[in-house]
Amino acid sequence: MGICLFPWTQEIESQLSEIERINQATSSLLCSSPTPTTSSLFSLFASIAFLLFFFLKRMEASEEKTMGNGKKGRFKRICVFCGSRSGNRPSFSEAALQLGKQLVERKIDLVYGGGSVGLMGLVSQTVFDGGCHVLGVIPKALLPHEISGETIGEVKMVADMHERKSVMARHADAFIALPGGYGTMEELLEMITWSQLGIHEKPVGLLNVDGYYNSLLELFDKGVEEGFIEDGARHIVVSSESVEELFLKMEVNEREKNQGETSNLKKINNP
Ligand SMILES: CC(C)=CCNc1ncnc2c1ncn2[C@@H]1O[C@H](COP(=O)(O)O)[C@@H](O)[C@H]1O
Repeated sequence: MGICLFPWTQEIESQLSEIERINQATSSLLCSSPTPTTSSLFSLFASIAFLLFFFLKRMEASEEKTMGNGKKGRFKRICVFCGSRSGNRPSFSEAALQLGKQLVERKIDLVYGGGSVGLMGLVSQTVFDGGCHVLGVIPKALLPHEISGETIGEVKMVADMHERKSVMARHADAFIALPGGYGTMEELLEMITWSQLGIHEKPVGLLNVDGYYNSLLELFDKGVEEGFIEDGARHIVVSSESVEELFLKMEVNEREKNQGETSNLKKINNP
């Protein structure tokens, strides 16, 4: 592993001179203190506190994965659910390509349902061509070429649709659904339900291309209104019409969760 020492050395040097400045300031402030011991003890504590603050900040920064292009992301591998067809609007395919490119830009690997049909093929090919890892999880019954097309990247064959979903969920640290049919909706809803039940705490994002999912989101609101969905649980899924904004929303959610804010899930489980 290569370590670049130069920027660190410079940074540490500047922190040390800052500590020295604090030492001098605290010593002069306390020169009228009862004993010199109190003054030096105070300055020692100030230095330790400063150092501690500096290292905590450093740890927080390194926790975020910094991309070559300066973008920061918290996700290493995202599971994408999307149509095995391309849909009627060109915007659906454009969104699938955009999502693939965004994953590559952010150096995020892909987990998906395997195969190259429809939007699934567009996302997976883009991510694969961009040099990120692609894991396709496909049930034995869907493996034949005439059903799912070419397989892309690493392929994991599973017994059935149930195993596929749990394998996909296990291998990803977030989920994004693009427009799709029953299969996509079922996968999306299952991940939302698993989050609600505390089976996972991974973010679930919905790419609402051209408002495709407006009526589904309205149905979720209706579920809250009619008392079938908890208010907090309504926010398990975050949605946006743009890929960039969706990533931002999911990252903010994740950061808040990691910073110890009570997640919606915890609010539901421990009201
Ligand atoms: C029999 C048939 C239509 C096969 C199409 N070929 C498929 N190959 C791989 N995964 C699929 C296929 N159809 C559905 N899926 C799964 O269901 C989702 C897409 O279903 P849909 O097109 O939205 O509803 C995908 O995320 C994928 O996990």
